[in-house]
Amino acid sequence: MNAAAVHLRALERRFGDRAVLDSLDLDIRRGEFFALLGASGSGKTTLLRLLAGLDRADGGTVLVPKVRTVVFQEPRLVPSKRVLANVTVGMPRGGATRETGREALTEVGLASHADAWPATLSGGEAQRVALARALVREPELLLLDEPFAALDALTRLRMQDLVERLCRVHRPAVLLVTHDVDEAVRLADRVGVLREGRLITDERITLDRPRDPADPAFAALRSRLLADLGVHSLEETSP
Ligand SMILES: Nc1ncnc2c1ncn2[C@@H]1O[C@H](COP(=O)(O)OP(=O)(O)OP(=O)(O)O)[C@@H](O)[C@H]1O
Repeated sequence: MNAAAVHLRALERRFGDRAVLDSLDLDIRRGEFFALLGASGSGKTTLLRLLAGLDRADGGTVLVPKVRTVVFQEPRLVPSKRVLANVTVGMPRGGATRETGREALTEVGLASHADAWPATLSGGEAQRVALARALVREPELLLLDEPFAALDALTRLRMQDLVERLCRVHRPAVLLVTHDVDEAVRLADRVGVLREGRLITDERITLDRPRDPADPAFAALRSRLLADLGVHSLEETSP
């Protein structure tokens, strides 16, 4: 495979008369973290579903790696399986798989919860199990569909740090769908804004890590992205 993990050309997805994705082009390189912003209904989840293989395009080229996993907004654990079995669900049974599953749980800080039932976990813990389940397969493409949106503010920040750290270890290509501009700027190597079926912004983020929302360069990028989303800050709109 060449350096692109995701290669989309002239991608089309229509629902009825409406082209939700309209001649969309996008490449995501191996190991690159791409955050996708866009107003509600702009087609972010539609694009993610196409990359996951959960939906079909109406036209264009879609090239994605075979090993790709998804973390959704809700953890989607199997209630009748213990935590470790949830992490390794669908993988060949045996000691080696259990061992890799335990390693993944250690990475997300939940080694001691291997034998717990999903119902006993907090929302943040359950989402960390979902992350372990996604990473244990060593995906070339990790698809994140607003994975932090249902978490409280503190848990969300911790989870963002965890995802940032683990992505640097595992180096999948990442597509993060989010509404949260600060989250996109904190985490991503590149950020795009989807509007009317196309990427109206596609920008590399060159800020040093860890990124500080109080940094003027962070704030400037935030303002530009908000403007692309149709939101103007008070400073810019006041007379
Ligand atoms: N299966 C479907 N049938 C008909 N219309 C659909 C279908 N899936 C999505 N749509 C429409 O496509 C548009 C884009 O939806 P999508 O869920 O991709 O948006 P989104 O950017 O992820 O929105 P949000 O941020 O609110 O989750 C919406 O207008 C939605 O109603």
